[in-house]
Amino acid sequence: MSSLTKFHGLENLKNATGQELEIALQELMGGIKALDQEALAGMQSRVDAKIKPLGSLGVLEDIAQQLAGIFGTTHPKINKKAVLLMAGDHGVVVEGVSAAPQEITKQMFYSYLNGGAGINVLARNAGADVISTDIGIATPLDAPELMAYRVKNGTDNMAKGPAMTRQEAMLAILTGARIAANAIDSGVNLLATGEVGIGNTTPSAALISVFTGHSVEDVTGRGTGLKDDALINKQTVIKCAIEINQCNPDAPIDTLAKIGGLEIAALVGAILEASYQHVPIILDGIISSAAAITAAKLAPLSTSYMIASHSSEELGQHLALHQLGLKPRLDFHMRLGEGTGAALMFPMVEAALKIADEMATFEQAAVTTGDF
Ligand SMILES: O=C(O)c1ccc[n+]([C@@H]2O[C@H](COP(=O)([O-])O)[C@@H](O)[C@H]2O)c1
Ligand SMILES: Cc1cc2nc[nH]c2cc1C
Repeated sequence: MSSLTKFHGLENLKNATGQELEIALQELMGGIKALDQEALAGMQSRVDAKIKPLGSLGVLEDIAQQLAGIFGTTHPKINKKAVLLMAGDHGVVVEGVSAAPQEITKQMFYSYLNGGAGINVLARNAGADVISTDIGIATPLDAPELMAYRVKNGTDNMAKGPAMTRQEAMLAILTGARIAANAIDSGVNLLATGEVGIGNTTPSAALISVFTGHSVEDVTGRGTGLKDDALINKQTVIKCAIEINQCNPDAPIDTLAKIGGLEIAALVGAILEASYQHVPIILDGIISSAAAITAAKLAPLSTSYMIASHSSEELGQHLALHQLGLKPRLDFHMRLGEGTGAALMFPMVEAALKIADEMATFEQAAVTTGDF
């Protein structure tokens, strides 16, 4: 478990030197372990004994096994659920890559705090909290305490140079990890990723293109709703950013710094911390998937802690999930972000454990067993 005073060896993230951040990040990445195979197999035996043909509950059975492997017990329990919603702005919006104006990031952030946004409704529906963090909104918020975790006032324009320095990217990763650790300290043991950030499908597509090797055209979508000409411009901007920054897929922190985003980096950290602390984390749309693919580059074992949710309208998300060995589980044609698709998955994960806990066995129900 993390302690609130010392976090991966650091007393205070904001005052840490670059070298201290590097060491803390190494500790986080290196501390992620493989799943408990014995617990996983034990869960499969439990589920196999239920009154149904073998494997007939499909993905629910996979999720039950995964949770057993993550928690290291054949009887995992979900105590508390939360969506970690990271907010950040993007300098690249000056290139006309989004249909929406930048100020919406801040306006939506207040909506999350007030409880009236899509994610608030869907999280409430699932009995989950929404933990909203300003990791890099461009302009000041009403109260300084709301900006306590802000790393920078939005990224720089990645089409003209690096979006962030390596130090800023590491600070954003570790801040996201800290937020996940705080949630876990408060009893949360099922997390979901969420975000808001006008322009953030652009760095997400850029990261997915570099890390998967798929073309920019294949991974770039319309985001908030770009028309045809603007979509072509967005693709040109992404190609230019990848080229000007000389991105190397084998240098994931540098790549994230150059063509990523603050909220994406914070989600990378949240995924790594969840994995480090043996907590499952549900992924949302293309932005979460870009964070997940970056986390997997940094710590391949973190993929075992991820649960895919919906299939975003942004095709890049499918390609990123495919590279992670994951499949979208819900086909709802959603593209809102915020963690809305991930929140829909909370009840599915809970249902998987209810099967293990509440369904009768062949023996209990006196149902004839056979080769099925
Ligand atoms: O989650 C997704 O797959 C998704 C797809 C399209 C748009 N979004 C949301 O819309 C914003 C980014 O869109 P854009 O066009 O500004 O890059 C950002 O706030 C995201 O939360 C999210
Ligand atoms: C209104 C609006 C809400 C959002 N939520 C996440 N991204 C968003 C983008 C827009 C434009």
